[in-house]
Amino acid sequence: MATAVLALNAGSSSVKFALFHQDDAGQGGGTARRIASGELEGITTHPHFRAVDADGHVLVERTWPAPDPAAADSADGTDAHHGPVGSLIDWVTSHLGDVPLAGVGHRVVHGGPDFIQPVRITPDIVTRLEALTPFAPLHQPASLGPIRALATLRPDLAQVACFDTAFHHTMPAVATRLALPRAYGQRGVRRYGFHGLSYEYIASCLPDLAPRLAAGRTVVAHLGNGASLCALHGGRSVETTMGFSVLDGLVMGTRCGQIDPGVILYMLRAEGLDAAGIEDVLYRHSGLLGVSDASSDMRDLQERARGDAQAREALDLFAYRLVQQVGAMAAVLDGLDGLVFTAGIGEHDAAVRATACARLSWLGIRLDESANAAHAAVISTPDSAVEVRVIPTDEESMIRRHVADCLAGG
Ligand SMILES: Nc1ncnc2c1ncn2[C@@H]1O[C@H](COP(=O)(O)OP(=O)(O)O)[C@@H](O)[C@H]1O
Ligand SMILES: CC(=O)OP(=O)(O)O
Ligand SMILES: [Mg+2]
Repeated sequence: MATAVLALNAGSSSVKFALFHQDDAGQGGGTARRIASGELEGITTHPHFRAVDADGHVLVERTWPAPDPAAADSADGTDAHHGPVGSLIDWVTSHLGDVPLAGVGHRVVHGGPDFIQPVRITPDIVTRLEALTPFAPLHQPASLGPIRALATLRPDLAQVACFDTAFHHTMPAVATRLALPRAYGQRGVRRYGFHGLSYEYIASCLPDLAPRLAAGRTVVAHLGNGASLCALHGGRSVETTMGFSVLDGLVMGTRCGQIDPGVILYMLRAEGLDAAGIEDVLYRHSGLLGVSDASSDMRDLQERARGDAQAREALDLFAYRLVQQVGAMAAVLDGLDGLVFTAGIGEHDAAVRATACARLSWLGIRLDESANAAHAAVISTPDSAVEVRVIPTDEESMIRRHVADCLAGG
């Protein structure tokens, strides 16, 4: 019997979603087709809901007035009955026709040391996920809001948490350690890695698309607003650039990436910033936005870079750190067979890919300029020692598969 699954991918101020119809779902997920997808944006400022069908035709578009900051639950959009999340569920329910909704899957950014695979959500699981909020102070509450709203609205509905950290549980112990006193590690202060649903999706595509990369040493560059790299060996994560938090590694839209912890001590001591102030600088005002002093958006910066030296400096730093850290991943892998670009920048920005590949030619990368400009699936030349690919990521499909597996008892 056909059933539907809703996948929710909550960010700090938006919820992306996809609605699937699936047949014969069981272990392995069966076959599925995406019937609608969209986004609920500006939840805390000016909520805007838009959904399109599989061909990109707009199915619904709606806006709400700015929420009242005094009303705690409506301010984060999770007021179950009246907020935007409630309206998203109403719309999904009305759009289902006769197909029953089998379950809802959520991207949950942090699974801590214990959640190494998707899990059916119960009140006890929600309590355990809440306890991980100090590890991901901006992302974890964003995932928990829709989970709580749905539990109130539709207590009958199966909900499954799918963790961004889980895919990295195959990293060797040495890659998870921080060189801090041992007691910190025992309290969960270690490297986890994120964007795992995206990497798991890409790894699942490789056996069909590129068997040599599936079996070999591949670096995947997930370059979106948040950005990270993952080193895959035989399709399993062995290293990644994000660590304890989503701040580490590459330069991001508004996050700093790798930083000397001495800077944080300086902010505390010399500038008198408190934890909230430092969090604001590192998560919301750094990265491309901080360096350019203009924009966190790659497209916007490419436009500005012609006449704006600060925008160029932000792009240069983004590329510099990208090249530096692909090199670090290749060192961990003892060489490189494949490089895959994905997410907003990775999939669409030929200039970023060209700059990175040119500076990585020492690894044997040869870029096919016209294939790159055309955003082709393979953008390296036939004689390139490293096969370079562009693969669109699909975290929502990965969530759908996990829901099907989980509900089938996997
Ligand atoms: N055609 C494009 N050229 C360059 N950058 C793009 C293009 N399309 C999207 N981007 C960039 O992708 C980034 C957002 O990536 P995305 O994966 O959508 O982010 P999120 O982390 O929110 O899912 C932005 O910096 C945006 O400018
Ligand atoms: C983990 C992370 O950084 O997520 P996003 O890219 O959605 O911000
Ligand atoms: Mg994303």
